[in-house]
Amino acid sequence: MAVLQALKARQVLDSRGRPTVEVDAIASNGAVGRAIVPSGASTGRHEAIELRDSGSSRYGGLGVGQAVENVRTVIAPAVVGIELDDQAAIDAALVAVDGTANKGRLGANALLGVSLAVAHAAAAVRGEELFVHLNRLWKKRAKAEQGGSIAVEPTLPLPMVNMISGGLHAGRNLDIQDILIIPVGAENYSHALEMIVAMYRAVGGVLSEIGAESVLVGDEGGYGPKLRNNEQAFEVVVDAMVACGFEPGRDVAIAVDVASTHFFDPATKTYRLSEASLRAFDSGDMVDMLARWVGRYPIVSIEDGLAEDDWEGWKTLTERLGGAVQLIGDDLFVTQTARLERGIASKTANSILIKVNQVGTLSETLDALLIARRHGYRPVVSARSGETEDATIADLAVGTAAGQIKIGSVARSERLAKYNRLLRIEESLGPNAPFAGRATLAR
Ligand SMILES: C=C(OP(=O)(O)O)C(=O)O
Ligand SMILES: [Mg+2]
Repeated sequence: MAVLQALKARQVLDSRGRPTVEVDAIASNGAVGRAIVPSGASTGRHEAIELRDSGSSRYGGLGVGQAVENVRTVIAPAVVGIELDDQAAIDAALVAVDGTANKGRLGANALLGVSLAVAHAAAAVRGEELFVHLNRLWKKRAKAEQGGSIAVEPTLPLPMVNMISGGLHAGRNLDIQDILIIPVGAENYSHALEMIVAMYRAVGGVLSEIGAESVLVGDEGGYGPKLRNNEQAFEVVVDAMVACGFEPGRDVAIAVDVASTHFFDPATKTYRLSEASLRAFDSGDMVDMLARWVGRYPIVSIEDGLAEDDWEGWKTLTERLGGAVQLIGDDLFVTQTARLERGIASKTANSILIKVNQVGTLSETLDALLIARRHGYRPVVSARSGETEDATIADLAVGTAAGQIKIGSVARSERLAKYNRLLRIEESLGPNAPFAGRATLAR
């Protein structure tokens, strides 16, 4: 097998027009793998540290930022010469050369760019699709599990898709960050995508009927309308289902990313919602509100219903709703095994959002996926609000048979790069391409 011969790093722009890191990994046989690192806006406090540059050029735009410099001068000498197929050895060297618990010395973005570019290069050396290579890495780990209980064959994920945006992604027009749909009735991935496109148009239609249509599109491509309150957003989405001829709950269900860390006030331990009557909710009030929403609307999944360090509140939430609803920890778990293990031990949440740049290497991402699967926590592979044309997460979701993916809406090209990549993967897997479908949500 080829070894890693050289790394190139540069700044390119993300979907918010900010510089991010792109890395090329060059193999000893000349093959090249490339990855671009995404970036969040509603980041969790416990995420690995990103060394983000505002840009080192005259206009504050592109240049050689700290992360790029670190790839060139510190990281490259530590990993060049290692077998490209040995992702674990490369990632261990990355973790070691950084030497900190939160990757703050060299930057999780610098490390991740290298880690993912290496996976791309290894696939290129073999002449394989990336998802096939990632599936080999996944199988190596998952097959060691007792009884072969973990899904190992490449499987297209069920998408969870942003329709209406609020929170930090759309000028705080709503408290909730995302109202999403899951096309649970889809027969296969391309059918799911058709349903999503129909729903996106229909939500736009309902918004214009009620005079709330907005030219503003949130960072992940959801509509960003001014609405009366959070509940009106659910009503708009349910009306759109009906307009499409979908049965709410049976064909299309609702998911929510409350992203509540971002309206939690740690000093008073209260959730500061914008509606005057709801201000200063404690955890119990939040759980009551979420339970009420679940009772009224076809909600099957709630992400970050409570804040990143409100473990007590999360426990109550899980006891109340965990039997019926997928409860995803994003800011809570930040794709880190230590926090996930704490959640598993205390029966907190039942699902984990998987964001590669929250942890900083591919191997640690696979660790989080494996621990989640071992304990019945459903993984949802996710993009960030700052994205690029890089579609690695599409291959990751398929290669690890994760079951679900969250990318954003179908109205922005950095999102479509992933949806379209999944269409090509579906084609390459043939007419009966395995698709996670509704079963991935079964409780
Ligand atoms: C994708 C998300 O947003 P960000 O990338 O801003 O953290 C999220 O909160 O799930
Ligand atoms: Mg989130």
